[in-house]
Amino acid sequence: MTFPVLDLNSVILSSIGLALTLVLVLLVFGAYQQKAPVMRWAGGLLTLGGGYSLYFISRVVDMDGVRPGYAALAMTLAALGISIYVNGIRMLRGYRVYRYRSLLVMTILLSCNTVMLNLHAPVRWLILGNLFILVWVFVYGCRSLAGYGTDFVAQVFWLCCSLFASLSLWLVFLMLEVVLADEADLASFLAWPVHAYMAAATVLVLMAVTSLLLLVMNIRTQAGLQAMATMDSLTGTLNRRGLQDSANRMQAVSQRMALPMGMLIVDLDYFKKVNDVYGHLVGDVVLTSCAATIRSALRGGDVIGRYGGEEFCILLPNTGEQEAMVLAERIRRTIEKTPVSIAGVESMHDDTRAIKCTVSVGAVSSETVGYALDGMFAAADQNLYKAKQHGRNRVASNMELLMTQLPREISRPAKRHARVIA
Ligand SMILES: Nc1nc2c(ncn2[C@@H]2O[C@H](COP(=O)(O)OP(=O)(O)OP(=O)(O)O)[C@@H](O)[C@H]2O)c(=O)[nH]1
Repeated sequence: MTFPVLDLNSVILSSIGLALTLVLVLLVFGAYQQKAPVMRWAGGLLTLGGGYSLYFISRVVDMDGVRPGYAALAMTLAALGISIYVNGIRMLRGYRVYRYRSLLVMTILLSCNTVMLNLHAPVRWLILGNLFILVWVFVYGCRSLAGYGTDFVAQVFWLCCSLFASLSLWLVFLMLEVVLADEADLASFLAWPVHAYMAAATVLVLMAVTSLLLLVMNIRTQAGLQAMATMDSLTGTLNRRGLQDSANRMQAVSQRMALPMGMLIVDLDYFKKVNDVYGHLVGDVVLTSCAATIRSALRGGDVIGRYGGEEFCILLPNTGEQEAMVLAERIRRTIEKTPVSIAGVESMHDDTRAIKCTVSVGAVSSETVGYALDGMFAAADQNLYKAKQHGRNRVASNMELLMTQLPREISRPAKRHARVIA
Protein backbone atom coordinates (compact mmCIF):
# COMPACT_ATOMS: atom_id res chain seq x y z
CA MET A 1 0.00 0.00 0.00
CA THR A 2 1.39 3.40 -0.95
CA PHE A 3 0.66 6.54 0.96
CA PRO A 4 -0.03 9.75 -0.96
CA VAL A 5 2.83 12.22 -1.12
CA LEU A 6 2.14 15.42 0.82
CA ASP A 7 1.67 18.37 -1.44
CA LEU A 8 3.39 21.34 0.20
CA ASN A 9 1.29 23.94 -1.61
CA SER A 10 -1.91 22.28 -0.55
CA VAL A 11 -0.82 21.95 3.04
CA ILE A 12 0.22 25.61 3.17
CA LEU A 13 -3.03 26.72 1.56
CA SER A 14 -5.13 24.52 3.78
CA SER A 15 -3.34 25.85 6.85
CA ILE A 16 -3.93 29.40 5.70
CA GLY A 17 -7.54 28.45 5.09
CA LEU A 18 -7.83 26.98 8.57
CA ALA A 19 -6.24 30.02 10.18
CA LEU A 20 -8.43 32.35 8.15
CA THR A 21 -11.52 30.36 9.00
CA LEU A 22 -10.72 30.38 12.69
CA VAL A 23 -10.04 34.11 12.61
CA LEU A 24 -13.32 34.69 10.82
CA VAL A 25 -15.22 32.43 13.18
CA LEU A 26 -13.73 34.20 16.18
CA LEU A 27 -14.46 37.55 14.59
CA VAL A 28 -18.03 36.72 13.83
CA PHE A 29 -18.93 34.83 16.97
CA GLY A 30 -16.76 36.85 19.31
CA ALA A 31 -16.48 40.49 18.33
CA TYR A 32 -19.90 40.54 16.68
CA GLN A 33 -21.48 39.02 19.74
CA GLN A 34 -22.88 42.32 20.96
CA LYS A 35 -23.70 43.81 17.58
CA ALA A 36 -26.89 43.74 15.60
CA PRO A 37 -27.86 40.33 14.21
CA VAL A 38 -28.18 41.88 10.81
CA MET A 39 -24.36 42.34 10.87
CA ARG A 40 -23.93 38.59 11.07
CA TRP A 41 -26.36 38.10 8.29
CA ALA A 42 -24.55 40.61 6.10
CA GLY A 43 -21.18 39.20 7.23
CA GLY A 44 -22.32 35.74 6.19
CA LEU A 45 -23.33 36.93 2.77
CA LEU A 46 -20.06 38.81 2.30
CA THR A 47 -18.00 35.78 3.31
CA LEU A 48 -20.04 33.63 1.00
CA GLY A 49 -19.47 36.07 -1.83
CA GLY A 50 -15.76 36.25 -0.97
CA GLY A 51 -15.47 32.48 -1.07
CA TYR A 52 -17.01 32.16 -4.49
CA SER A 53 -15.06 35.12 -5.86
CA LEU A 54 -11.92 33.36 -4.78
CA TYR A 55 -13.06 30.23 -6.53
CA PHE A 56 -13.72 32.12 -9.76
CA ILE A 57 -10.34 33.83 -9.53
CA SER A 58 -8.76 30.41 -9.16
CA ARG A 59 -10.56 29.31 -12.32
CA VAL A 60 -9.47 32.33 -14.36
CA VAL A 61 -5.87 32.70 -13.21
CA ASP A 62 -3.68 29.81 -14.18
CA MET A 63 -1.80 28.68 -11.10
CA ASP A 64 -0.41 25.31 -12.11
CA GLY A 65 -1.54 22.87 -9.53
CA VAL A 66 -2.19 25.44 -6.84
CA ARG A 67 -5.71 25.86 -8.18
CA PRO A 68 -7.25 23.01 -6.15
CA GLY A 69 -5.93 24.61 -3.00
CA TYR A 70 -7.68 27.85 -3.80
CA ALA A 71 -10.83 26.01 -4.72
CA ALA A 72 -10.77 24.24 -1.38
CA LEU A 73 -10.16 27.47 0.48
CA ALA A 74 -12.92 29.16 -1.49
CA MET A 75 -15.35 26.39 -0.69
CA THR A 76 -14.45 26.48 2.96
CA LEU A 77 -15.15 30.18 3.01
CA ALA A 78 -18.41 29.56 1.22
CA ALA A 79 -19.49 27.04 3.83
CA LEU A 80 -18.47 29.44 6.53
CA GLY A 81 -20.55 32.10 4.82
CA ILE A 82 -23.60 29.87 4.77
CA SER A 83 -23.03 28.96 8.37
CA ILE A 84 -22.81 32.59 9.42
CA TYR A 85 -25.78 33.41 7.24
CA VAL A 86 -27.91 30.74 8.89
CA ASN A 87 -26.76 31.87 12.32
CA GLY A 88 -27.56 35.45 11.37
CA ILE A 89 -31.11 34.49 10.46
CA ARG A 90 -31.33 32.48 13.68
CA MET A 91 -30.37 35.60 15.60
CA LEU A 92 -32.80 37.76 13.67
CA ARG A 93 -35.53 35.31 14.63
CA GLY A 94 -34.38 35.32 18.24
CA TYR A 95 -32.90 31.80 18.32
CA ARG A 96 -29.67 30.69 19.97
CA VAL A 97 -26.56 30.79 17.76
CA TYR A 98 -24.86 27.53 16.74
CA ARG A 99 -21.30 28.34 17.77
CA TYR A 100 -19.62 25.00 18.30
CA ARG A 101 -21.53 23.20 15.57
CA SER A 102 -20.37 25.82 13.09
CA LEU A 103 -16.78 25.37 14.23
CA LEU A 104 -17.19 21.60 13.88
CA VAL A 105 -18.48 21.97 10.34
CA MET A 106 -15.55 24.17 9.41
CA THR A 107 -13.07 21.74 10.91
CA ILE A 108 -14.62 18.78 9.08
CA LEU A 109 -14.62 20.75 5.86
CA LEU A 110 -11.00 21.76 6.16
CA SER A 111 -9.91 18.26 7.11
CA CYS A 112 -11.76 16.78 4.14
CA ASN A 113 -10.28 19.35 1.81
CA THR A 114 -6.77 18.75 3.10
CA VAL A 115 -7.14 15.00 2.64
CA MET A 116 -8.56 15.39 -0.85
CA LEU A 117 -5.83 17.82 -1.84
CA ASN A 118 -3.15 15.50 -0.59
CA LEU A 119 -4.70 12.71 -2.60
CA HIS A 120 -4.47 15.04 -5.63
CA ALA A 121 -8.17 14.77 -6.22
CA PRO A 122 -9.42 16.51 -9.38
CA VAL A 123 -10.96 19.93 -8.90
CA ARG A 124 -14.40 18.69 -9.91
CA TRP A 125 -14.34 16.05 -7.20
CA LEU A 126 -13.31 18.66 -4.77
CA ILE A 127 -16.15 20.92 -5.81
CA LEU A 128 -18.66 18.11 -5.56
CA GLY A 129 -17.42 17.07 -2.14
CA ASN A 130 -17.61 20.62 -0.89
CA LEU A 131 -21.02 21.19 -2.40
CA PHE A 132 -22.19 18.15 -0.52
CA ILE A 133 -20.99 19.64 2.73
CA LEU A 134 -22.53 22.98 1.82
CA VAL A 135 -25.84 21.21 1.37
CA TRP A 136 -25.44 19.65 4.76
CA VAL A 137 -24.62 22.97 6.43
CA PHE A 138 -27.52 24.64 4.70
CA VAL A 139 -30.04 21.89 5.40
CA TYR A 140 -28.91 21.63 9.00
CA GLY A 141 -29.21 25.37 9.55
CA CYS A 142 -32.51 25.67 7.75
CA ARG A 143 -33.90 22.64 9.55
CA SER A 144 -33.38 24.44 12.80
CA LEU A 145 -35.00 27.58 11.43
CA ALA A 146 -37.98 25.55 10.34
CA GLY A 147 -38.64 24.41 13.88
CA TYR A 148 -36.20 21.72 15.00
CA GLY A 149 -37.53 18.98 12.79
CA THR A 150 -41.07 18.97 14.05
CA ASP A 151 -42.81 19.92 10.86
CA PHE A 152 -42.36 17.40 8.05
CA VAL A 153 -43.46 19.78 5.31
CA ALA A 154 -40.96 22.37 6.51
CA GLN A 155 -38.19 19.77 6.55
CA VAL A 156 -38.88 18.63 3.02
CA PHE A 157 -39.14 22.22 1.94
CA TRP A 158 -35.72 23.14 3.27
CA LEU A 159 -34.18 19.96 1.94
CA CYS A 160 -35.48 20.80 -1.51
CA CYS A 161 -34.30 24.37 -1.11
CA SER A 162 -30.78 23.35 -0.24
CA LEU A 163 -30.59 20.75 -2.98
CA PHE A 164 -31.91 23.36 -5.34
CA ALA A 165 -29.32 25.86 -4.17
CA SER A 166 -26.38 23.49 -4.48
CA LEU A 167 -27.46 22.11 -7.84
CA SER A 168 -27.89 25.64 -9.13
CA LEU A 169 -24.39 26.51 -7.96
CA TRP A 170 -23.04 23.43 -9.62
CA LEU A 171 -24.74 24.41 -12.85
CA VAL A 172 -23.22 27.86 -12.61
CA PHE A 173 -19.78 26.28 -12.19
CA LEU A 174 -20.32 24.05 -15.20
CA MET A 175 -21.54 26.95 -17.27
CA LEU A 176 -18.59 29.10 -16.30
CA GLU A 177 -16.22 26.30 -17.16
CA VAL A 178 -17.66 26.23 -20.65
CA VAL A 179 -17.62 29.99 -20.98
CA LEU A 180 -14.10 30.33 -19.63
CA ALA A 181 -12.71 27.53 -21.76
CA ASP A 182 -10.82 28.66 -24.87
CA GLU A 183 -12.97 26.56 -27.15
CA ALA A 184 -16.18 28.00 -25.69
CA ASP A 185 -18.78 27.83 -28.43
CA LEU A 186 -22.20 26.38 -29.00
CA ALA A 187 -20.81 22.95 -29.78
CA SER A 188 -18.98 22.69 -26.48
CA PHE A 189 -22.03 24.04 -24.72
CA LEU A 190 -24.19 21.37 -26.30
CA ALA A 191 -21.59 18.77 -25.51
CA TRP A 192 -22.23 19.24 -21.85
CA PRO A 193 -22.30 16.03 -19.91
CA VAL A 194 -25.74 14.46 -19.60
CA HIS A 195 -25.70 14.88 -15.85
CA ALA A 196 -25.64 18.65 -16.31
CA TYR A 197 -28.94 18.49 -18.17
CA MET A 198 -30.29 16.14 -15.54
CA ALA A 199 -29.22 18.57 -12.90
CA ALA A 200 -30.98 21.37 -14.77
CA ALA A 201 -34.18 19.32 -14.98
CA THR A 202 -33.91 18.47 -11.30
CA VAL A 203 -33.50 22.14 -10.49
CA LEU A 204 -36.73 22.92 -12.33
CA VAL A 205 -38.61 20.12 -10.56
CA LEU A 206 -37.22 21.23 -7.22
CA MET A 207 -38.27 24.78 -7.97
CA ALA A 208 -41.82 23.63 -8.54
CA VAL A 209 -41.81 21.43 -5.43
CA THR A 210 -40.35 24.14 -3.21
CA SER A 211 -42.87 26.68 -4.48
CA LEU A 212 -45.69 24.28 -3.73
CA LEU A 213 -44.34 23.49 -0.28
CA LEU A 214 -43.85 27.18 0.41
CA LEU A 215 -47.50 27.69 -0.43
CA VAL A 216 -48.54 24.91 1.95
CA MET A 217 -46.32 26.37 4.67
CA ASN A 218 -47.79 29.83 4.16
CA ILE A 219 -51.32 28.48 4.38
CA ARG A 220 -50.40 26.60 7.56
CA THR A 221 -48.76 29.68 9.05
CA GLN A 222 -51.83 31.72 8.25
CA ALA A 223 -54.05 29.12 9.89
CA GLY A 224 -51.71 28.98 12.90
CA LEU A 225 -51.71 32.76 13.28
CA GLN A 226 -55.46 32.87 12.91
CA ALA A 227 -55.81 30.22 15.64
CA MET A 228 -53.37 32.07 17.89
CA ALA A 229 -55.27 35.33 17.43
CA THR A 230 -58.65 33.84 18.26
CA MET A 231 -57.88 31.13 20.85
CA ASP A 232 -57.39 31.35 24.59
CA SER A 233 -54.10 29.57 25.25
CA LEU A 234 -54.99 28.44 28.78
CA THR A 235 -58.37 26.83 28.25
CA GLY A 236 -58.25 26.06 24.53
CA THR A 237 -61.57 27.85 24.03
CA LEU A 238 -62.06 30.92 21.86
CA ASN A 239 -60.79 34.19 23.27
CA ARG A 240 -62.84 37.36 23.37
CA ARG A 241 -61.99 38.25 19.79
CA GLY A 242 -62.77 34.78 18.47
CA LEU A 243 -65.99 34.83 20.42
CA GLN A 244 -67.01 38.16 18.93
CA ASP A 245 -66.26 36.89 15.40
CA SER A 246 -68.31 33.75 15.97
CA ALA A 247 -71.14 35.72 17.56
CA ASN A 248 -71.24 38.08 14.56
CA ARG A 249 -71.42 35.16 12.13
CA MET A 250 -74.02 33.26 14.16
CA GLN A 251 -76.14 36.35 14.61
CA ALA A 252 -76.09 37.15 10.88
CA VAL A 253 -77.10 33.59 9.91
CA SER A 254 -79.76 33.31 12.65
CA GLN A 255 -81.32 36.63 11.72
CA ARG A 256 -81.32 35.85 8.00
CA MET A 257 -82.95 32.48 8.57
CA ALA A 258 -85.26 33.79 11.31
CA LEU A 259 -83.94 31.22 13.79
CA PRO A 260 -83.54 31.91 17.51
CA MET A 261 -80.04 32.28 18.90
CA GLY A 262 -79.19 31.59 22.54
CA MET A 263 -76.36 32.81 24.75
CA LEU A 264 -75.09 31.69 28.16
CA ILE A 265 -72.57 33.36 30.42
CA VAL A 266 -71.12 30.84 32.84
CA ASP A 267 -69.15 32.14 35.83
CA LEU A 268 -67.24 30.03 38.36
CA ASP A 269 -68.43 30.70 41.91
CA TYR A 270 -65.98 31.95 44.52
CA PHE A 271 -63.09 31.36 42.18
CA LYS A 272 -60.98 33.95 43.96
CA LYS A 273 -61.02 31.64 46.97
CA VAL A 274 -59.54 28.80 44.89
CA ASN A 275 -56.66 31.06 43.92
CA ASP A 276 -56.21 32.36 47.44
CA VAL A 277 -56.38 28.98 49.15
CA TYR A 278 -54.63 26.70 46.65
CA GLY A 279 -52.58 29.10 44.55
CA HIS A 280 -52.82 30.30 40.95
CA LEU A 281 -51.46 27.09 39.44
CA VAL A 282 -54.41 25.20 40.86
CA GLY A 283 -56.66 28.05 39.77
CA ASP A 284 -55.46 27.58 36.20
CA VAL A 285 -56.06 23.83 36.36
CA VAL A 286 -59.57 24.42 37.69
CA LEU A 287 -60.29 26.88 34.88
CA THR A 288 -58.99 24.51 32.20
CA SER A 289 -60.82 21.55 33.65
CA CYS A 290 -64.12 23.43 33.98
CA ALA A 291 -63.79 24.62 30.37
CA ALA A 292 -63.38 20.99 29.28
CA THR A 293 -66.35 19.87 31.39
CA ILE A 294 -68.55 22.61 29.98
CA ARG A 295 -67.48 21.68 26.46
CA SER A 296 -68.40 18.06 27.10
CA ALA A 297 -71.94 19.15 27.96
CA LEU A 298 -72.39 21.16 24.74
CA ARG A 299 -73.86 20.03 21.44
CA GLY A 300 -72.12 20.09 18.08
CA GLY A 301 -72.44 23.61 16.69
CA ASP A 302 -72.43 25.32 20.08
CA VAL A 303 -69.51 27.72 20.51
CA ILE A 304 -67.61 28.34 23.74
CA GLY A 305 -65.20 31.16 24.48
CA ARG A 306 -63.52 32.71 27.49
CA TYR A 307 -65.41 35.92 28.12
CA GLY A 308 -63.37 37.18 31.07
CA GLY A 309 -61.09 35.80 33.82
CA GLU A 310 -63.33 32.97 35.12
CA GLU A 311 -66.28 33.62 32.83
CA PHE A 312 -67.21 31.64 29.74
CA CYS A 313 -69.67 32.64 27.05
CA ILE A 314 -71.54 30.01 25.08
CA LEU A 315 -73.27 30.77 21.80
CA LEU A 316 -76.16 28.51 20.90
CA PRO A 317 -77.38 28.42 17.30
CA ASN A 318 -81.05 27.72 16.65
CA THR A 319 -81.82 27.78 20.39
CA GLY A 320 -84.70 29.48 22.12
CA GLU A 321 -84.68 30.62 25.73
CA GLN A 322 -86.21 27.42 27.11
CA GLU A 323 -83.64 25.24 25.39
CA ALA A 324 -80.90 27.60 26.52
CA MET A 325 -82.09 27.09 30.08
CA VAL A 326 -82.04 23.32 29.63
CA LEU A 327 -78.48 23.47 28.47
CA ALA A 328 -77.49 25.95 31.19
CA GLU A 329 -78.89 23.67 33.86
CA ARG A 330 -77.13 20.67 32.32
CA ILE A 331 -73.84 22.58 32.47
CA ARG A 332 -74.46 23.66 36.06
CA ARG A 333 -75.18 20.09 37.13
CA THR A 334 -72.25 18.60 35.24
CA ILE A 335 -69.82 21.04 36.84
CA GLU A 336 -71.34 20.43 40.27
CA LYS A 337 -70.87 16.69 40.07
CA THR A 338 -67.44 16.74 38.44
CA PRO A 339 -64.81 17.65 41.03
CA VAL A 340 -61.56 18.92 39.53
CA SER A 341 -58.64 16.63 40.25
CA ILE A 342 -55.55 18.55 41.32
CA ALA A 343 -53.36 15.52 42.03
CA GLY A 344 -49.82 16.28 40.97
CA VAL A 345 -50.37 20.05 40.73
CA GLU A 346 -48.24 22.26 42.94
CA SER A 347 -50.70 23.40 45.58
CA MET A 348 -50.64 25.30 48.86
CA HIS A 349 -52.71 22.45 50.35
CA ASP A 350 -50.98 19.20 49.52
CA ASP A 351 -53.65 17.06 51.17
CA THR A 352 -56.39 18.16 48.76
CA ARG A 353 -56.83 15.82 45.77
CA ALA A 354 -59.94 17.31 44.14
CA ILE A 355 -61.85 20.58 44.30
CA LYS A 356 -65.62 20.82 44.04
CA CYS A 357 -66.74 23.72 41.90
CA THR A 358 -70.04 25.30 41.08
CA VAL A 359 -71.07 27.80 38.44
CA SER A 360 -73.75 30.44 38.05
CA VAL A 361 -75.22 30.89 34.59
CA GLY A 362 -76.97 33.81 32.93
CA ALA A 363 -79.05 32.68 29.96
CA VAL A 364 -80.71 34.68 27.23
CA SER A 365 -81.97 34.27 23.70
CA SER A 366 -82.90 36.44 20.76
CA GLU A 367 -86.51 35.51 21.45
CA THR A 368 -86.65 37.82 24.47
CA VAL A 369 -83.98 40.49 23.75
CA GLY A 370 -83.68 40.53 19.96
CA TYR A 371 -80.64 39.80 17.79
CA ALA A 372 -78.47 42.80 18.72
CA LEU A 373 -75.33 41.26 20.19
CA ASP A 374 -74.63 44.06 22.64
CA GLY A 375 -78.13 43.64 24.01
CA MET A 376 -77.70 39.87 24.30
CA PHE A 377 -74.36 40.15 26.10
CA ALA A 378 -75.79 42.76 28.48
CA ALA A 379 -78.91 40.72 29.22
CA ALA A 380 -76.94 37.51 29.79
CA ASP A 381 -74.66 39.45 32.14
CA GLN A 382 -77.63 40.84 34.03
CA ASN A 383 -79.08 37.37 34.41
CA LEU A 384 -75.76 36.07 35.63
CA TYR A 385 -75.75 38.83 38.22
CA LYS A 386 -79.25 37.74 39.22
CA ALA A 387 -78.07 34.14 39.68
CA LYS A 388 -75.16 35.32 41.82
CA GLN A 389 -77.47 37.52 43.88
CA HIS A 390 -79.73 34.58 44.60
CA GLY A 391 -76.95 32.54 46.15
CA ARG A 392 -74.86 31.21 43.21
CA ASN A 393 -74.77 27.67 41.75
CA ARG A 394 -77.89 28.39 39.75
CA VAL A 395 -79.28 29.54 36.41
CA ALA A 396 -81.21 32.69 35.60
CA SER A 397 -82.89 33.92 32.45
CA ASN A 398 -85.31 36.62 31.27
CA MET A 399 -88.27 34.30 31.25
CA GLU A 400 -91.02 34.47 33.77
CA LEU A 401 -92.79 31.34 35.15
CA LEU A 402 -89.75 29.42 34.07
CA MET A 403 -90.25 26.46 36.35
CA THR A 404 -93.57 25.45 34.89
CA GLN A 405 -92.46 25.99 31.31
CA LEU A 406 -89.31 23.94 31.52
CA PRO A 407 -89.26 20.54 29.85
CA ARG A 408 -89.13 17.47 32.11
CA GLU A 409 -85.39 17.00 31.82
CA ILE A 410 -84.77 20.18 33.72
CA SER A 411 -87.95 20.95 35.55
CA ARG A 412 -87.61 18.22 38.18
CA PRO A 413 -84.05 18.93 39.33
CA ALA A 414 -84.64 22.59 38.90
CA LYS A 415 -87.72 22.43 41.11
CA ARG A 416 -85.97 20.22 43.61
CA HIS A 417 -83.05 22.55 44.02
CA ALA A 418 -85.07 25.69 43.40
CA ARG A 419 -82.06 27.07 41.61
CA VAL A 420 -83.61 28.39 38.46
CA ILE A 421 -84.68 31.93 38.85
CA ALA A 422 -87.02 33.74 36.53
N1 LIG B 1 -55.67 31.20 38.22
C1 LIG B 1 -56.26 32.12 37.48
N2 LIG B 1 -57.06 33.04 38.08
C2 LIG B 1 -57.68 33.96 37.32
C3 LIG B 1 -57.51 33.99 35.93
N3 LIG B 1 -58.25 35.03 35.44
C4 LIG B 1 -58.86 35.60 36.51
N4 LIG B 1 -58.53 34.96 37.64
C5 LIG B 1 -58.95 35.22 39.01
O1 LIG B 1 -60.34 35.02 39.13
C6 LIG B 1 -60.77 35.70 40.31
C7 LIG B 1 -62.13 36.30 40.07
O2 LIG B 1 -62.56 36.80 41.30
P1 LIG B 1 -63.96 37.49 41.49
O3 LIG B 1 -64.24 38.38 40.30
O4 LIG B 1 -63.95 38.15 42.82
O5 LIG B 1 -65.01 36.35 41.42
P2 LIG B 1 -65.27 35.09 42.35
O6 LIG B 1 -64.27 34.96 43.45
O7 LIG B 1 -65.43 33.92 41.46
O8 LIG B 1 -66.64 35.46 43.00
P3 LIG B 1 -68.05 35.35 42.33
O9 LIG B 1 -67.87 35.43 40.85
O10 LIG B 1 -68.80 36.52 42.86
O11 LIG B 1 -68.62 34.06 42.76
C8 LIG B 1 -59.69 36.73 40.63
O12 LIG B 1 -59.02 36.33 41.81
C9 LIG B 1 -58.72 36.64 39.43
O13 LIG B 1 -57.38 36.84 39.84
C10 LIG B 1 -56.63 33.02 35.32
O14 LIG B 1 -56.43 32.99 34.11
N5 LIG B 1 -56.05 32.12 36.14
